[in-house]
Amino acid sequence: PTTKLLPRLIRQTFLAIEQSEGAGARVRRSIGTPKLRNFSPFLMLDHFFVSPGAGFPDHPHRGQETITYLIEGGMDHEDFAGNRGRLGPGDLQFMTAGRGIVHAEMPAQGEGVNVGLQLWVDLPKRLKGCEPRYRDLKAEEVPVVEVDGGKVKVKVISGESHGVDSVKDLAYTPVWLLDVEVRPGGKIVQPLPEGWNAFAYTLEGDVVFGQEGGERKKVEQFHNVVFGDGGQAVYAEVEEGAEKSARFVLVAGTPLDQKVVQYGPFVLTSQEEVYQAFMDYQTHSNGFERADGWESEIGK
Ligand SMILES: Nc1ccc(F)c(C(=O)c2c[nH]c3ncc(Cl)cc23)c1F
Ligand SMILES: [Fe+3]
Repeated sequence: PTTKLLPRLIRQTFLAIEQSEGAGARVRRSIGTPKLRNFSPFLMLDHFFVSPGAGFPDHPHRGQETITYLIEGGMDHEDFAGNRGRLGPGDLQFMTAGRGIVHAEMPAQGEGVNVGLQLWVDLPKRLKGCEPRYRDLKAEEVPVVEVDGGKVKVKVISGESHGVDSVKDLAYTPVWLLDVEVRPGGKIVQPLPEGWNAFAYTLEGDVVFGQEGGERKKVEQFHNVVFGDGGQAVYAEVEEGAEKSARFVLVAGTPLDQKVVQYGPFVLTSQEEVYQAFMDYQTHSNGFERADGWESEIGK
């Protein structure tokens, strides 16, 4: 039984504070701030809130993968290769920037706020020059598993939970991504690959992390919970008397044994390569050729 699994202990928790990003967008950044920098393979986690008229107009990427998970509303994307798409609630886009992408990410028309998560994952050095590619995952493609008599629901976006496997490998860098909803009184013991770096980010409600009889901590909304690398499973529950359910994403990834040298959306392993990325972007070369004269429709 999973209760025999050693718990992954909490290394640190902190509140993600709202800040400006892009054009009038607001993000709660919980990875990629001074509080949590080298947490390989994770480079950035933004919980974004984009009102109509705001967004992320034309900008480049090189050397990383971005995983965008739409929670509320809708976001359009359009890149310099003519790829376009729309993410609705529960949809995901896995974008491998590789050698270079220039795109815009803007709210789909509508009047409400558009909410989601964007996670940046580092690419292994040998893949940083790869051709860009997209993997879309529609909400209805994400398997859901119920645990603890239905008090817990896990959307298995990537990885495996209670015997349910995600549908396909979506990123080059192995990453598990679970969206967990827990009703009051619900408990879950979620094994994670040993030795992988892992964190949880609380979207709604209060979650108690930790095994009964061991170290436990109640974490409120908009907090990042960073787990240590010992242990085999994350223990989480919502108190019986809690007024409302809680929701958090649980993420784990293989640490990459390589340097991270980052300048905004250019993520490489040496200063020279970052300068090169900047020059390539300015001169439309080495993967940025199609940026020459390109402007998005949606980012205007
Ligand atoms: N300034 C700057 C520089 C480079 C970027 F890539 C971006 C950017 O596009 C985003 C940063 N957080 C995000 N959360 C969600 C979405 Cl959909 C996009 C972003 C940006 F804003
Ligand atoms: Fe982007």
